[in-house]
Amino acid sequence: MADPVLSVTGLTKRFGAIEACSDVSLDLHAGEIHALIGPNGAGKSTLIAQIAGGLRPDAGSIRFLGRDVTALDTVARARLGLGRSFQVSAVVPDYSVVENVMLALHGRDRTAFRPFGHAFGKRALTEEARAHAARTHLSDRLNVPARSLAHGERRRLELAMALALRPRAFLLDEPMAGLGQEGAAELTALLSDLRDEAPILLVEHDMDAVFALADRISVLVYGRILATGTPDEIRADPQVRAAYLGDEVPA
Ligand SMILES: Nc1ncnc2c1ncn2[C@@H]1O[C@H](COP(=O)(O)OP(=O)(O)OP(=O)(O)O)[C@@H](O)[C@H]1O
Repeated sequence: MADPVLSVTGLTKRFGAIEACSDVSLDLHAGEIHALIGPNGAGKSTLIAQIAGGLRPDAGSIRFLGRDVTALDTVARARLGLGRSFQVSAVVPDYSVVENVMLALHGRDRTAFRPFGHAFGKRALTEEARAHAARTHLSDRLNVPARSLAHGERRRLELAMALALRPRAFLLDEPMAGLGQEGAAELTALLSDLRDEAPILLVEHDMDAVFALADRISVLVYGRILATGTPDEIRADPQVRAAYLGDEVPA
């Protein structure tokens, strides 16, 4: 099998007496969605924050595209293509959909964006922004200010902005949160298509979405990986059922 795009080895993080992340190892391969599930307080956010670079591990290492990135900060990791979406602060409410995506493109290539000049550069950038918006089914909302978007549309705008950075892997922390059934179904279909563009490490509480999307699932309990396997293997694992899933698993 080809080398993983992302691999985490022996990651450990303590907060005082709490070991929120204990010797965690997992990997993410090209073309896959690897879901990370577990009860509240299991350490999922702590793990994602260490992978994204916002939180420094006490022990362990993180490799991305064959390179040890453990010592790099969030910005340096994002530049290498580690894309984190659904950070609410990134969207400017008064900017339209297309302007917000252009803003993300600007972040990727600061020299390319000239808001009030350089018509040619701006046109190219607008075209690219439109393409990312189309990818997330927002073509009919291009000129709508972000503040007027429905919840699910805003989530898709955040995804378009993450796509603008040309990620080589996505870290998604609870993308379904707050979405109704219809919004969650639409986002599920979209994420399913995106895995071929960049593999996805997905933290999600919505078990319908997890079991519909994941190629592999890792279960985190008290900061430790209890099991990693295909949805069928996880569904059938008696330890997982006892510790977490119980009757929550979709048939
Ligand atoms: N900055 C912090 N300072 C102290 N303790 C923390 C900090 N961040 C997390 N913790 C603790 O670490 C443990 C893991 O928390 P974390 O938020 O990573 O879990 P989680 O699986 O993401 O939970 P949830 O599903 O509720 O988001 C918890 O016991 C939490 O209280």
